[in-house]
Amino acid sequence: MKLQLAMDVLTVEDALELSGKVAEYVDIIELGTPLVKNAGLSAVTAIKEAHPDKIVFADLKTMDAGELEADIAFKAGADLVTVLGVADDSTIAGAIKAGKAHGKGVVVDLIGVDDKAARAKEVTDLGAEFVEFHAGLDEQAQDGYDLNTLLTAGKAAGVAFSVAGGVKLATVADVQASGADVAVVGGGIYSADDPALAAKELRAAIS
Ligand SMILES: O=C([C@H](O)CO)[C@H](O)[C@H](O)COP(=O)(O)O
Repeated sequence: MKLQLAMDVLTVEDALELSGKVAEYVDIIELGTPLVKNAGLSAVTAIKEAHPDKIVFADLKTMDAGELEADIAFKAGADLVTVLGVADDSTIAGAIKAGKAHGKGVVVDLIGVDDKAARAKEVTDLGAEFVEFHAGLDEQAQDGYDLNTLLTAGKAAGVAFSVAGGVKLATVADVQASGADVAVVGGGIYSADDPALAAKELRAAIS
């Protein structure tokens, strides 16, 4: 299982500092949506230049203009971009078309999708690299949030998937046991007292 660092910081400087500490322990470096919105796609270029050996993931959460948004992110250096699963099929197909043109991939984020397993199959058939079973920061803050709901849905979907939703050291082994291809960790790394140690421990907990 791959480990993905989600950088929900706001500046290129902070992203470079964080990724510099953590990169050796992760496979994928994600620029979170707030970072892309705040700093722009030049942040993607800066991270790819700093970490050319890593998969750079731009969490665009595209909802429209799939081909155009994906194209500009791939040109900026992204290896993977996200499109929302609630978007129209044509938006997802457009992003995938751009991905094929650049030799890069599209991840479909299932945040807000009711029947995640069914949509996961549909977008995989469209050509998504993998789907993300995702509970966002706002959903995680609600009473009764349970990561296991995502893990159960991911396991049932029968497609390549990642899991994002407050994954941490205590739960990363459960993510792997669910059959996930990628565990996404944001706050579990960037909010730790020692992000490098947190990432190292997460890496050691999975295979
Ligand atoms: O995608 C995310 C969120 O929508 C804000 O951009 C997070 O990066 C993702 O949820 C992973 O972060 P944690 O939940 O803090 O692990």
